[in-house]
Amino acid sequence: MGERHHSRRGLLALGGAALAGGAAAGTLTGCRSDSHTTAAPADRVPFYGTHQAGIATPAQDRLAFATYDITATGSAQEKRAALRTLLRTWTAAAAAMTQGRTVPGDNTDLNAPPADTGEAYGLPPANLTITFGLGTSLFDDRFGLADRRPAALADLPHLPPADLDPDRSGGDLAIQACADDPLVAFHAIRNLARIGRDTVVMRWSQLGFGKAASNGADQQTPRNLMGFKDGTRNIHGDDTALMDQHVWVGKETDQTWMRGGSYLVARRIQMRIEGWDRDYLADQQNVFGRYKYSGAPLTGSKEFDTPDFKAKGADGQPVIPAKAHIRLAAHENNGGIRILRRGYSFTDGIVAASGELDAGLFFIAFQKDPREQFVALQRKLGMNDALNEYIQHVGSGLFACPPGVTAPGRSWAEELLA
Ligand SMILES: C=CC1=C(C)c2cc3[nH]c(cc4nc(cc5[nH]c(cc1n2)c(C)c5CCC(=O)O)C(CCC(=O)O)=C4C)c(C)c3C=C
Ligand SMILES: [Fe+2]
Repeated sequence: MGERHHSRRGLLALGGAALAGGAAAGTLTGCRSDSHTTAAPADRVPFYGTHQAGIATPAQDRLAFATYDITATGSAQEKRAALRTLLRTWTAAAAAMTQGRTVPGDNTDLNAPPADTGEAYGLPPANLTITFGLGTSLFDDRFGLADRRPAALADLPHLPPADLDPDRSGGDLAIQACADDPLVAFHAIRNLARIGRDTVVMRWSQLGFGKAASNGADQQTPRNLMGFKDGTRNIHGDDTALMDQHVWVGKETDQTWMRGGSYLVARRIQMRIEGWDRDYLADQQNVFGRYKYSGAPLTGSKEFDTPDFKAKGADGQPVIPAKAHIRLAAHENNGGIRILRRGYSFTDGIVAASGELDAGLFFIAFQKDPREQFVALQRKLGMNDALNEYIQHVGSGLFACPPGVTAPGRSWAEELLA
């Protein structure tokens, strides 16, 4: 990792002299070591580990998600070398940013651009996590990686009712940056694009606010834009048994470089919010199979009561309707299929064609095999879910997130590109 980078707070403390180029490197180094005096600060998520952060770690409030296409030219070998160099640089920069440091390579040369774009100077790490993934398109002929493609990284099939926008779908690489400060999250995807400007271009991006699923027992269940608690029966990141069973890729993989990793499915799901807001309460509750205010299943009274899918009402009909979202999605009714949901609400102005709000759920799910998990679930939801009347999938991505980086000097997807 580069020697010359320092804490964002430290940089601010240096004042104009340092920024004007008057400060000696020694002063900068002092700031950097200051930022390491505390062992495990509350606002910092460790970068190094067997799994990438941003999957099992507690969901933060904000998301900046981006995908990138590789523009490098030359032979497959040259392009692979360019990708290797990019990932080395990206990994070092991500490690620094997640710990509240500036992008490595600070410079005080008035005739060159600063290494870090600067909008996060003075801000704390805000629990930033940067999670990296490789798209299906990376395994075409361009890089000579076709035979390293895991079977689980199969292109997602058409899953009605979807109307996918190619400008909001796919990408060779993906970055999920989550933080408790929107500027810190955005700063990450922007600076990675900037660092990689000779090798990649950003393909599309999505900002998210308000996590739309809790993934930990200590988190209060958040609400999605339809006003319902979301994540009540999600996998908890600290439940190692469930994580190993459903989320982390294990020995079963045909590609050892993915062991300890996970597959990220992203779906930009637009909500027909105006129509939803006109729907009456009983119908809204029947769509999900849960009470709106308490979050309890329609067969219970408290949020965490286990839904009783067999219960029938006085009219002989199931209390949780046949087309209710939770009946169709629950693992009890799907041969045990589970996923880790880690999505965010989004809003991006108005849909020009309808004049309605362009808002919804940027659905993100992690799993060990999307063919058997997301695809199987979505096929079923797509056919019968009462929620379909109010939603439309408009963007999509599938990314293989390799295992974590275990030590400084190592990089993302090192085994794949070795
Ligand atoms: C293919 C997987 C899923 C998609 C796509 C999806 C979209 C979606 N979900 C909500 C809101 C809620 N989902 C809830 C539960 C739930 N959803 C899925 C899967 C997908 N959802 C699962 C596996 C589950 C858990 C089911 C269970 O075990 O009971 C809930 C209920 C609360 C909870 O447990 O999280 C809500 C609310 C929206 C709004 C949406 C698309 C816009
Ligand atoms: Fe759901």
